[in-house]
Amino acid sequence: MTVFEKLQAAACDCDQSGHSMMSVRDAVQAALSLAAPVEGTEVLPLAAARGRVLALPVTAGADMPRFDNSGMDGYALRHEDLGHDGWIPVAGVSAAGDATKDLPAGVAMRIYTGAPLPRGADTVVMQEKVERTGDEIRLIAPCDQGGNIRKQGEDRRAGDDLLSIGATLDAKALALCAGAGAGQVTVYRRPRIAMVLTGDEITPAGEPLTGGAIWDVNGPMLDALCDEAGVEVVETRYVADTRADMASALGDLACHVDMIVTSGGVSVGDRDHVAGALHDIGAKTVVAGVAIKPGKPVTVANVDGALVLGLPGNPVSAFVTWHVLGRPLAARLAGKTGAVDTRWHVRAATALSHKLGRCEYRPARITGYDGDGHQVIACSDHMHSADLGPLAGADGLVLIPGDVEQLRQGDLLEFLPFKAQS
Ligand SMILES: Nc1nc2c(c(=O)[nH]1)N[C@H]1C(S)=C(S)[C@@H](COP(=O)(O)OP(=O)(O)OC[C@H]3O[C@@H](n4cnc5c(N)ncnc54)[C@H](O)[C@@H]3O)O[C@H]1N2
Ligand code: MOO
Repeated sequence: MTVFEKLQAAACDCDQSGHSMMSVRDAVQAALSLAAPVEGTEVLPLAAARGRVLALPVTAGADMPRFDNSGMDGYALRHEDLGHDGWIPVAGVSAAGDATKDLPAGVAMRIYTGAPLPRGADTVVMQEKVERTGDEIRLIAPCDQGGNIRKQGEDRRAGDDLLSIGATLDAKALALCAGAGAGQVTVYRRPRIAMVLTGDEITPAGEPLTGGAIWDVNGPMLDALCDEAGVEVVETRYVADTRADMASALGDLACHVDMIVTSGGVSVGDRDHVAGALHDIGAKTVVAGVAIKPGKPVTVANVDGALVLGLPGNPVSAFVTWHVLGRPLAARLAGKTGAVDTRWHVRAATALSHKLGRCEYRPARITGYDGDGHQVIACSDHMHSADLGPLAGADGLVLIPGDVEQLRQGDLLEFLPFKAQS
């Protein structure tokens, strides 16, 4: 059985719950409709630009390579001189960094990898293909005319587009910038995030716990997820479980940041104040309850130009909803144009059961490959969104549509990797 959505779609569209919850796909669309790249750019040297997003394209400043050069250590010569059967005198050296020299008629020039091809030469012979005695060489293996030369501009021409607006400056993008001579780049400023953690029971990890207190898991977890997504947490606030405190924190922070990420208090209990606080400060809420498991009460709103992403308090719910909604929002704010919800098909290592209703995103580990080259994934058969154990060793989330009750070993499923692909 194949249990997957079409991969071109952004997320699961099913909702078997019978409740008034939005489908995941509608929620992603509604959330993204609120987000645009931040205004404001800065010019950074390459060394400081890693992970940033281009706000201006990078074009080749010169031909790449800039001049004809040797691809090997060997001898530069005119191929026709090889026809004269026998020894060719060696005169001069072209080393990397030298200016282009002239090759006198009838001789070969010693040349090193990356060195300018002397004017007049049309071939480089690898040194392994010649015998050298004193200042003469003789060919001992066949050699093609034009061999071992990297032609000027064969990689890219001056003015060619190398990287577009929205490209993330990862190692390969930085290599292109450097190769093109772009010592500095214009990037979007990093989106500014405020973190709001609610729950009177929450205590920083490591501090002594009294009564029903628990350690704060979501703070460190969301800090790391924001960093991975290229957004900057500029402020973290622990807010008491009152509506007034939550409203005051949200209203205040909205003026300073691009997105507020809250943890906890989005559900329906008397101590859950995110929805009420958003109402009190006049926020426009576009997502309030999604047919997703875990993470059903996840909320998205905006107020005074700032996005608000209300994540559920259960850590795995917060983790999953960050990947489904938070990461695409962060990417949009950061100006990224690359895919942030890339998914592919994987096979279930074992049979899995699933409660009909919400579309489930379950942490899963890639264990290997099947005979067709599909990755095989393993995950727990049952999960609770408060249990952190299944996150250990997980590589991504496997997606079980809401209308599927039973999966067999070997069924094809969609897989959303934790590491965004570029
Ligand atoms: N009557 C109903 N109750 C609940 C429903 C529902 O539909 N009806 N939904 C459940 C679902 S699903 C979820 S998910 C949770 C989400 O609740 P909240 O977002 O309001 O979160 P809290 O109640 O504040 O906390 C839930 C749970 O998570 C723990 N928590 C909170 N913050 C942290 C943190 N920073 N680090 C570690 N753990 C944290 C908190 O102590 C609670 O145990 O609501 C269900 N209830
Ligand atoms: O959706 Mo909640 O996240 O089941 O615990």
